[in-house]
Amino acid sequence: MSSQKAPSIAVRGVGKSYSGVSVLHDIDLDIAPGEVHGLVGENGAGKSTLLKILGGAIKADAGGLSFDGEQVTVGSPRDAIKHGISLISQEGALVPALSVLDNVFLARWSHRGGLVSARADRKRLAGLIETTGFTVDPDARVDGLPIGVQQQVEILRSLARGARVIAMDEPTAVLAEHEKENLLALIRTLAAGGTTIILVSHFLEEVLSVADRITVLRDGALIRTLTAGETSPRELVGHMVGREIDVLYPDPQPVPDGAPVVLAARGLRRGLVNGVDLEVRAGEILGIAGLVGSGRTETLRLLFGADRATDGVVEVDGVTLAQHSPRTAMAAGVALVPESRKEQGLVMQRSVAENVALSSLSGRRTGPFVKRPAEKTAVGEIAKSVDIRAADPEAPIETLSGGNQQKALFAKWLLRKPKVLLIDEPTRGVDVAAKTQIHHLITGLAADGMAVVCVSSEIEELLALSHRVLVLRHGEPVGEYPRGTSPEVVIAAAFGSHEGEPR
Ligand SMILES: Nc1ncnc2c1ncn2[C@@H]1O[C@H](COP(=O)(O)OP(=O)(O)OP(=O)(O)O)[C@@H](O)[C@H]1O
Repeated sequence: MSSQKAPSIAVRGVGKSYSGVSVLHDIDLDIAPGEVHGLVGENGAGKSTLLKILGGAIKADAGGLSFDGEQVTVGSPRDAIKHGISLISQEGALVPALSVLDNVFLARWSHRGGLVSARADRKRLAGLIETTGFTVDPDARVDGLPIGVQQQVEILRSLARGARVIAMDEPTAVLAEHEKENLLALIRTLAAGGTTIILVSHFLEEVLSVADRITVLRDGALIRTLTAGETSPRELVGHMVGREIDVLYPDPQPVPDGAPVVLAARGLRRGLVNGVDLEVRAGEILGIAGLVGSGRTETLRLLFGADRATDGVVEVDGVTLAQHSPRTAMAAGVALVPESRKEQGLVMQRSVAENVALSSLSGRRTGPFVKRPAEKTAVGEIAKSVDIRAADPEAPIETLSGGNQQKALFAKWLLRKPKVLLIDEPTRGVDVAAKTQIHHLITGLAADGMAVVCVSSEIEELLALSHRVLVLRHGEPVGEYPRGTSPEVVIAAAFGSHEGEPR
């Protein structure tokens, strides 16, 4: 699909520091034309930094790049485009108020004009949409599109620019199961057509299935490059953390007999959500599964009062939450860890400590956030329990790696010691080792008596973590499954093709 053949890439001695702290050092890496090259490592290992250097989003302090043996300077995204490199970052790089069509051909406006080219662009986009199999409306405004579709727009833009090297930073983290498969198939097609793909992902099975070779980074250093067919998740994890670790999920403790119902919802309705009933007891973890658009996040928002239900009630300890809003929910001991760390959870310009402390303080308080020593200790303990790794704890949270931002979001709500914890996608963007830590944390909180409701697109994770999994389809509960149910049964229920009898 690319107009020119991809170059062979040689990265030599690349390094990067922030305020004197080295986050990437002396990276030597060769990538062959048309190769799918996986990049794995723990949160903060330097994967995004390396991709951003390749994509011209940041400048390396040391070393250089050559393409087909010739040194190239990629000092800006413009340089990268010129050399046929396209970066699809975690942050996204679309203009929200513009249409899909305008975003895809953004950089071309200065070179072309008039109706003829507009028509040609439209035709070209239709062709690309057909080849990729995406379902995107060219005239839709980008800010109204789900994040997975926005990513498709970025891929379309890369292809429209004739990218020969596409670097993708955790592209499947925002996708549902079948969308992931489609994207992996597209990656294979692109590579077969000669495009080089560099893929960062925490899903090791996925990287193993699609990549030719995989490079492991640890603490800013390149540890190994392995052939995908000759390695395993276990070996990769060993290199990632520098030791053999057990990445098995912990089992939740059984819910004690007679444990009281802490959270109940009866007949919840609003928009997509159409009659959700649920009960969660003290010490119990209820998973909510469903496809994108099944009403999972919306149900959590109704439970929290972020949206007010048009019908139905939410009860905590048997008492109906009147005037249900986040304020009344929090007063009753309910906390929500939202899906989007940027839009709903974190103040990006503030430090980890300030962000973690923020939730425990009244909204009216101004000035420095972390004052009381007891609070400082609590913040420190929680940040440690979820293993937030920041080079400088006082630095703004936007300078943390994506996975560490996710952990900070989680920590923020734990300081409130809620009675009911609602969690949306708790391990998105989190590395395998940190994922088990978060699982231990959640099962530990439940063992201490918290009632937990957890939404996750990863069915296996949900089945491992929860006592029961409630499946939603088109906003309605369609079944409830105990631990030990096979993921296929739950997926079939989510799709509406029942294979197993729900309990
Ligand atoms: N602008 C910045 N200022 C200071 N430090 C930064 C900045 N950007 C990144 N870092 C630090 O560089 C290190 C590497 O971050 P990077 O985002 O490359 O990690 P990653 O491997 O992609 O992690 P993740 O899996 O969590 O996305 C981290 O310690 C991060 O805090």
